[in-house]
Amino acid sequence: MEKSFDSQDKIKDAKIIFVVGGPGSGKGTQCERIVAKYGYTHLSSGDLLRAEVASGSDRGKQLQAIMQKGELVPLDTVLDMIKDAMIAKADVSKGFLIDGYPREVKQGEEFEKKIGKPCLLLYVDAKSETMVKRLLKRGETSGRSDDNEETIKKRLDLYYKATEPVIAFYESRGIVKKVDSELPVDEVFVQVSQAIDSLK
Ligand SMILES: Nc1ccn([C@@H]2O[C@H](COP(=O)(O)OP(=O)(O)OP(=O)(O)O)[C@@H](O)[C@H]2O)c(=O)n1
Ligand SMILES: Nc1nc2c(ncn2[C@@H]2O[C@H](COP(=O)(O)OP(=O)(O)O)[C@@H](O)[C@H]2O)c(=O)[nH]1
Ligand SMILES: [Mg+2]
Repeated sequence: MEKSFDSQDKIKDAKIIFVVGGPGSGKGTQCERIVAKYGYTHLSSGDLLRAEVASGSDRGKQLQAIMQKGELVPLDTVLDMIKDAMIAKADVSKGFLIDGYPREVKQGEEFEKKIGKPCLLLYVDAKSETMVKRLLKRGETSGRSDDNEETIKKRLDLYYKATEPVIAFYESRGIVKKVDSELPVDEVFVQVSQAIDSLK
């Protein structure tokens, strides 16, 4: 008990950035650039889940079935994974990029209760046709079982239904910065850099 309080303490004051956008909008691509320029720690909730699937564990098998359908895995599962990953990096991290989370308002609320408040929500915006095109292209090489036409459609629907309200929720708090991910990667990153530089 004592120990878990200690480790939680380590991330209490961490700089936290939520990176939110539709599937294939370019979140991972921009996060890679941010890591290179600012040295933040990138935690993709999807990557953490895929690592669990790759481990072949029973839990991984359950996750795989959910992700294959484009549905959301139980909130606590993802949140615990993110929290453990943050604690593991707390001593060396200048800040955390939480990519692909929160997927719904409730996930944001739980994150704040258990971990802390974000100082910025980076909203990576692209048109749905653009996202579909990018995901189909990525699917040619990604090996991701959810990068297929049917699952992409479900992921997009769920994004508009569950995740867009997350953006509105944080708009009201004044911490949303939207970047236009229709532009070439370098130009998107100029906007991303401005958003990060404006943090104190
Ligand atoms: N917080 C999260 C993150 C991911 N997932 C599950 O993991 C899948 C893949 O997530 P992710 O890698 O974040 O996918 P996308 O946002 O669609 O795009 P990406 O690489 O493509 O970021 C989701 O469809 C969902 O089933 C989830 O349930 N909850
Ligand atoms: N043209 C263009 N392609 C991009 C851009 N950002 C990402 N992509 C491509 O779109 C696909 C999805 O990007 P990714 O970063 O994985 O998106 P995520 O699903 O939001 O994490 C990848 O194949 C990228 O190479 C961009 O700004 N412009
Ligand atoms: Mg990604």
